[in-house]
Amino acid sequence: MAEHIRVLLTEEEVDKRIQEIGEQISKDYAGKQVHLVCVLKGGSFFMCELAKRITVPVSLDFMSVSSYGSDTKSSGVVKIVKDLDESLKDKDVIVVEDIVDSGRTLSYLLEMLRDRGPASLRLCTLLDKPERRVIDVHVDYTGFNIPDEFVVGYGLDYDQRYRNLPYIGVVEFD
Ligand SMILES: O=P(O)(O)OC[C@H]1O[C@H](OP(=O)(O)OP(=O)(O)O)[C@H](O)[C@@H]1O
Ligand SMILES: Nc1nc2[nH]cnc2c(=O)[nH]1
Repeated sequence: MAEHIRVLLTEEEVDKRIQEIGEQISKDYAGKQVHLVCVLKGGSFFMCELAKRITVPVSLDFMSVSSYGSDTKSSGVVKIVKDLDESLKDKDVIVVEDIVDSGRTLSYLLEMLRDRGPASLRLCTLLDKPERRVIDVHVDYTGFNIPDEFVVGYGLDYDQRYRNLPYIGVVEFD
């Protein structure tokens, strides 16, 4: 089956919104250093663009998680595939994600990271699908609320492809 991508958010719209979030974070963390935690792989494109637009001192770390077990979608338990290199103790941490969908991954992850003693812990996501929420997650910075469609681009994949698209699109089959 042939597939094509329908553009949902253009590169210009995404860039503009990331600039706005960068400015907001810079204001909110004035006089502090922010420690960005990127959740791989999807969050990496967004985090790089966001970090460039933050004007207070920034440090970065990366982690990779995957859902446990065979019924990955329902367990809500995540396994750490690659842990952070640095401690979060007393740091002002912002977890950077590409998308919050059911909320399972982030609710579990945030609870786990909170136990590591950060001075503060916030969540920043490029995309949010509020209609899909199963577990409540407080999102501090949201790029866009989007409808319940499977999106790709800006780090988001379909079978590991399309992460490199500089815009957000929906995969459609002809
Ligand atoms: O709210 P949820 O329903 O838990 O879904 C959100 C999670 O799904 C995506 O990751 P994915 O497992 O696709 O990994 P990837 O970033 O490596 O592609 C996304 O980056 C979140 O971590
Ligand atoms: N690529 C992709 N991954 C997701 N994970 C949760 N929702 C989505 C989505 O819409 N697209």
